[in-house]
Order: sequence, then C-alpha cells, then structure tokens
Amino acid sequence: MTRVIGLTGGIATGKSTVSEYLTSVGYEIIDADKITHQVQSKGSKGLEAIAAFFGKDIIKEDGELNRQKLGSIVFNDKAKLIELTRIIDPFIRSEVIRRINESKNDVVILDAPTLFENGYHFMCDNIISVVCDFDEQEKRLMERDSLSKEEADARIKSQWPLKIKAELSTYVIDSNGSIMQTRNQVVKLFNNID
Ligand SMILES: CC(C)(COP(=O)(O)OP(=O)(O)OC[C@H]1O[C@@H](n2cnc3c(N)ncnc32)[C@H](O)[C@@H]1O)[C@@H](O)C(=O)NCCC(=O)NCCS
Ligand SMILES: Nc1ncnc2c1ncn2[C@@H]1O[C@H](COP(=O)(O)OP(=O)(O)OP(=O)(O)O)[C@@H](O)[C@H]1O
Repeated sequence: MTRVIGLTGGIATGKSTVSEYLTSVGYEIIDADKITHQVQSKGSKGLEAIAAFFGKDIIKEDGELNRQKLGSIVFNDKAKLIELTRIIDPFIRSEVIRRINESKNDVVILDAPTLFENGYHFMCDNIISVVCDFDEQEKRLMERDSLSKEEADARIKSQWPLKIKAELSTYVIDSNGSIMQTRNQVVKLFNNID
C-alpha cells in the first residue's frame, strides 16, 4: 500500500520549493493547489458551483475563474472562505483520493497548504511542515505575489498558526535560512524516512 507523506506549512513558507526538489529526485507529488486550479477550470462543475454561490461576475470574460477577485473576497471574510471550502473541497478531495489509490509508488507526497485546516492529515502516515518566522513569511508573500502588507497578512491569518502546525507534525523544516539550507534539511530528513 502507498504511504502518504503530507507536506504542509503556511502560505509562502517554502512548500513548493521543497516539493520541486522532491520531484527532481523522483518522488510523486500530489499538489493540492494544482488540483484546486484543475477543479475550478473553465467549464468545470466546480466553477459552476462557485458561480452559483458567488455570482456570475466571479467568472471572467474568457470563461476562467477570476482568482484575484475570489481571493480578495474569501481572504477577508471567514464565513465566505468556509463557504468556498464547503463548495470546492469535495471536488479536490475526490481527486486527491483517486490519485493516492491509483499511485504505483511506495510513497507519495501530498503537498497541501491547508492539510490540517481541511482535514487531509487523516490521510497521511507522516507529516512535514515547512515553517518560517512571521516577518519572513510576510516578506516572501508580498514579494512573490506582489501583495500589500495588509493583503499578505489577511492571507496568512486565514490559515492556522504555524506553531500549531509544527506541533502537530512528525517533522519540521525551518525555512528561515537560504534555499540551500532548506534543501539540506530535506535531504537529511528523507535519508532517514526511507
Ligand atoms: C481563493 C482562491 C481562488 C485564490 O486563488 P489564487 O490563484 O490567488 O491562489 P492559489 O489557489 O494558487 O493558492 C495560493 C495559496 O493560498 C493559500 N490558500 C488557498 N486556499 C486557502 C484556504 N482555503 N485557506 C487558507 N489558505 C488558502 C494557500 O497557501 C495556497 O498555497 C483559491 O486559493 C481557492 O479556491 N482556494 C480554496 C480551495 C482550497 O481550500 N485549496 C487548498 C487545497 S488543500
Ligand atoms: N529558505 C527558503 N526556503 C524556501 N523558500 C524560500 C527560501 N528563501 C526564500 N524562499 C522563497 O520564498 C517564496 C515562497 O516559497 P514557495 O512558493 O515554495 O511557498 P509555498 O509554501 O509553496 O507557498 P503557497 O502556499 O502559496 O503555495 C519563494 O519565492 C521562494 O523562492
């Protein structure tokens, strides 16, 4: 049976950087963000369900989801984020489960930012959290996504505190240093996990 290693952390703490490295050394990654985009794509049932709740204006002229608009609604209104999760998570979950069940590998990495918030930790044998200090996370998020301080803080605060995620994880990667230092921790960790 395929073992599932959960990879989580906070927005812009370095999960994708870690999962890109794990891909390069041959691990199979199930990327919950990519699946989210897939189940919300043009003409999908997921997008139809989102538009039924948030209104047709949430779809752009080209038929794609207006991600920026939806993000600014849900990351500033907890009740709306709960609604979005209620609508879209069943689509994400069934695809994640399908991918795990169909995997031919001994190990898959489930890369999910809201692993704990959305209850995906119950599917995992081990959990790795990638964490860094709040100021560093805020800085990285503002730079990467060209967000203001307020926009970055709203996104960070819509997730569970990193301290709690770290406490609930089997392993913690501290990404405060350089990318090379993060990578070295991953190499060391995976030498011991397998
Ligand atoms: C709100 C949406 C449209 C924003 O889209 P956008 O393209 O700007 O961001 P993207 O999807 O690439 O996510 C970027 C980051 O936002 C954070 N994020 C996404 N969804 C959530 C959420 N429900 N709660 C907290 N943080 C979230 C994550 O850290 C993620 O890595 C989109 O994130 C979404 O539909 N989210 C709800 C689905 C979900 O819960 N996805 C997480 C899968 S475990
Ligand atoms: N030591 C480090 N480890 C990881 N990433 C770093 C480090 N130093 C800087 N970064 C940068 O931080 C940014 C955020 O990293 P990344 O995109 O991997 O975050 P993420 O956790 O996957 O975020 P999201 O939840 O939004 O998908 C990237 O631009 C990355 O290059």
